[in-house]
Amino acid sequence: MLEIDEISKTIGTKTVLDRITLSISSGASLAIVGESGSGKSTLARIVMALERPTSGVIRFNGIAAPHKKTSDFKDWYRQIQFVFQNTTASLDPRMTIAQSLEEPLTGFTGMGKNERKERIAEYAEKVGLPPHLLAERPGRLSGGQYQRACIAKALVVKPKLLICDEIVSNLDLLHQHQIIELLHTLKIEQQLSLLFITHDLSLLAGLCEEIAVLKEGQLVERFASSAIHASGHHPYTQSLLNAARSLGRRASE
Ligand SMILES: Nc1ncnc2c1ncn2[C@@H]1O[C@H](COP(=O)(O)OP(=O)(O)OP(=O)(O)O)[C@@H](O)[C@H]1O
Repeated sequence: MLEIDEISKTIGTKTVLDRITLSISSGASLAIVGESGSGKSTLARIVMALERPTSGVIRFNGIAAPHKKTSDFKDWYRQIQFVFQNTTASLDPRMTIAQSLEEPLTGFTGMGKNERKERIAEYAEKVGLPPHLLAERPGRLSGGQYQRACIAKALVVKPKLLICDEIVSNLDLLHQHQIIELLHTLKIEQQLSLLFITHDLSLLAGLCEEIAVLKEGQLVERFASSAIHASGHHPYTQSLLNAARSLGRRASE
């Protein structure tokens, strides 16, 4: 479904991504893991067609990512949606949550007013956002509720692929767990594919079938998540696994 084909990105003299090749088949999910600065967000922006690669091609169901200025970027965004880290910049502070959720429906679909209203209520419920919050502005929401609203905004247009870039990094452990559980449920219910980006390997249990590890713009290794505890990983992957284990230990103490 998604092909990331030999993607490179150079910014100034720095090679931020170096010939990355990855793929996700329909209904499957891939995690991209790496330390800060390894190029994860740059790759996500390229997949979302928000940024052009220096070389290489992104294809979705065989169609190459559009240039942002062409009209077919609307089709791209109907199929590929994204949620970013909770920076409180994802939702317009002047709009109510309902208005924010309506925006992609107005922009990317030909749905009428009533149909849009129904779809908004349906997705607020799916993500566990109490209906009365739809009339509120984002400033009134807790961190967890804010991320639920962002997920609802991404999913109202029923995309096939959801890109999540560090979406639980700013949440406490309980809310991290709840959002991961929610993604897991939505993934099964909506037959949604996920591209889940994180620096924290401990978040991935059961969520993604495969894990790709990036280090300084290079793909270090890719493995089935069922092999996460196997021996023989690349030393960099092993150091990320050790960090995740010691974080897990501290959280359970
Ligand atoms: N617009 C830009 N100008 C200059 N350097 C950039 C730009 N965008 C990204 N970089 C550099 O590219 C590298 C990869 O950045 P990127 O944000 O993709 O990494 P990341 O793995 O997502 O990190 P983080 O987890 O901190 O977001 C970093 O060294 C960053 O400084």
